[in-house]
Amino acid sequence: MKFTKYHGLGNDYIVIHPKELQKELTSRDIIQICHRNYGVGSDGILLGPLPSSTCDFRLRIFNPDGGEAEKSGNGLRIFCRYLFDLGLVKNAPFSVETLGGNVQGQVHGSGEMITVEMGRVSFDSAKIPVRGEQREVLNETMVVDGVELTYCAATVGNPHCVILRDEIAPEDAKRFGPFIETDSRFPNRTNVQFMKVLDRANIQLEIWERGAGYTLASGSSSSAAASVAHKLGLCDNKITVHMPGGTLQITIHDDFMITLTGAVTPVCEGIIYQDVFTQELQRI
Ligand SMILES: N[C@@H](CCC[C@H](N)C(=O)O)C(=O)O
Repeated sequence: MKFTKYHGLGNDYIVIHPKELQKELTSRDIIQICHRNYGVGSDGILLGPLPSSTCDFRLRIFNPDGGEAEKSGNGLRIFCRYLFDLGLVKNAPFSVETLGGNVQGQVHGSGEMITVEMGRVSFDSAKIPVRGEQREVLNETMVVDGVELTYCAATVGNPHCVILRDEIAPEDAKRFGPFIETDSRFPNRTNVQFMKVLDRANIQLEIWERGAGYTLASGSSSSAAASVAHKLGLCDNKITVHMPGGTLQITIHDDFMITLTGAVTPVCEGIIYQDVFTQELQRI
């Protein structure tokens, strides 16, 4: 099976063209391909371009745990670059259908920078979803591993839980992320961001991704966290998001419509051998 690999700020994805598949990818196949020792290794798989009745293209996004994600900011930016590299799009905007809604992508210049109109961020508990009475989930508290944390929740098609702190480190995401991801408040589980507000135009994030674990960057996380910072009145509407893997530019428009811009880098292409799928299932 042929694949192409890209990364967006160290958030790496394997792109598989549907024509490469003789049968549906199973969760087991996805776990094996994404495994960093027993497979190719990646933060997820992008399956497309698939036919769409509402958009120019359709994309399916899979997490390394074998689950399917509704949306991915870096995944979408990488998919835009993949379409550009295949010659299927040029510099004009085009539309992509995802499980988390339709988005618009645009490739700039010769492909180094990609913009995605991510759709609208909502803080509504019913949409995210977060259990309990319907409300905007802002500045609530939870006790995790013995520590009280203040959080806001948001959706940009996929669920996010943003924790505001004066100082953040990778250890915060790695220690608290697994507990928050699977907390019973979040029936669909959640992505988790630890956010430090640097000034009115800059935030810093450490990220624990649902179904993937600690990652160096995330586009939907950046969209959600920047929206929380703006909603709380801590930042203006143009925000640079600093992550261990690099920076993304977020613009928050009226009604919390989000534009996301950043770099994508092609890594390699190759062939996945059948042996990857027939070996014992790797869960470590
Ligand atoms: N890396 C992504 C997010 C991928 C999906 C996420 N793990 C989920 O399950 O929602 C991004 O850049 O947004």
